[in-house]
Amino acid sequence: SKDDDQFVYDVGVKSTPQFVLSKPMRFLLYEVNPGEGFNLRRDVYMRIANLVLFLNKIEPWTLVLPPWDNLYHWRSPVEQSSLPWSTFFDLDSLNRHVSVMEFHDFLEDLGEDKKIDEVYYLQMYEEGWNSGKWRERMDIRPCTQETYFKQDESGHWRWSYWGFEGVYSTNFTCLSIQSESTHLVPFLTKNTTARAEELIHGEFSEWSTLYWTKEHGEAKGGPYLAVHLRRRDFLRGHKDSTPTLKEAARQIEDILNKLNLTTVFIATDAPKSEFKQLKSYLSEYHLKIFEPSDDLLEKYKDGGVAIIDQWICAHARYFIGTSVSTFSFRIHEEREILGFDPHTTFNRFCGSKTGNCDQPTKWLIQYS
Ligand SMILES: C[C@@H]1O[C@H](OP(=O)(O)OP(=O)(O)OC[C@H]2O[C@@H](n3cnc4c(=O)[nH]c(N)nc43)[C@H](O)[C@@H]2O)[C@@H](O)[C@H](O)[C@@H]1O
Repeated sequence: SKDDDQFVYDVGVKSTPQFVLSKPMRFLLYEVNPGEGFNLRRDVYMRIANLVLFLNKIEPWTLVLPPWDNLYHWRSPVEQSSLPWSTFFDLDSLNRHVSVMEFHDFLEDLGEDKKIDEVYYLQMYEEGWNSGKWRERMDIRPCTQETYFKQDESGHWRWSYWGFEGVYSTNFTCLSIQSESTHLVPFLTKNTTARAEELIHGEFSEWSTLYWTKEHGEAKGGPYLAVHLRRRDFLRGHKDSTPTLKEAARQIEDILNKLNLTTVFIATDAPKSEFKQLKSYLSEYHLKIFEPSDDLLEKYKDGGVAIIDQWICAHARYFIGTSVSTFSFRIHEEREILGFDPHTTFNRFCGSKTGNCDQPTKWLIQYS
């Protein structure tokens, strides 16, 4: 609402019930490639949230959160469409970093006319890096791929919008981009309209500022080894770095013996038959998995069950993840925040091929 020269906003989040600004609020909405999983999306969120943090140094922006809608990896029969972020995350906490709001609240504020002013579809340059060298650039270009946005007879650009009907835009543009997200700040603040709600599609590089008080080595963890064993599409996409079940069992046994432990918690997306096979290779040890009851699954959905798996891994004495899996990366992050010795955290399975098995980069918190 407008009050003389000031704009008063109520974003509907408890910790910041209302704030007063001298400029109108702008809104940034984004989406990620449809096949991407939960943790990859959490990574993208962090990048976009940091972009919004930078935008707020110039003018007030709120980040509109894209609903979670039947993700490719969610296989349970429970209903998991158009889920708000509050299903999995504490919005008050998110709101402490940058101002955020759920998409359905944003639509409610828009009223009857569910018009998003501008949509930018981020794409790679058709010609690649050009000269093989990385340089920051962005240009409006013809779309290079199928975008799923369709223009109707009245010129409105429509897309599924996670199952929310009637949303449209009058401007749709493809933007070739090779850039860090900070470089979108001048574009978004100068080249787009004064009161715009943008949709950005894509991924950006990441940076963040963190402040913590815990020290490394404080956390010891429960008397079990935890592993994240990513299977399914990784068996095709990351063949060389994903071990066979037999090889994974060998590596698990090796660490259990080194640590003098007998219990291992397995977080995995493997089908039951593969877990049974793994169990048969490790019959002398206690293998544990988290199996939700029907009620728990209904309540927390596949996303929440995955978070429980991650949380159990985060509290183990020692952790081994899967190479390049963002699911494993989030466990690294949790353990680092909890204060584990990095040697117990930044480990991954080696593939079946002998040779190169670099361990994950240690992304350590810098204590001040
Ligand atoms: C190859 C790429 O891999 C990327 O996956 P990656 O980084 O591992 O990690 P995520 O982005 O989380 O996607 C993997 C999804 O698979 C399920 N999943 C994987 N491991 C486990 C587990 O241990 N426990 C439970 N409960 N669920 C698991 C879960 O739904 C998770 O969000 C994808 O985001 C990309 O779309 C693409 O598929």
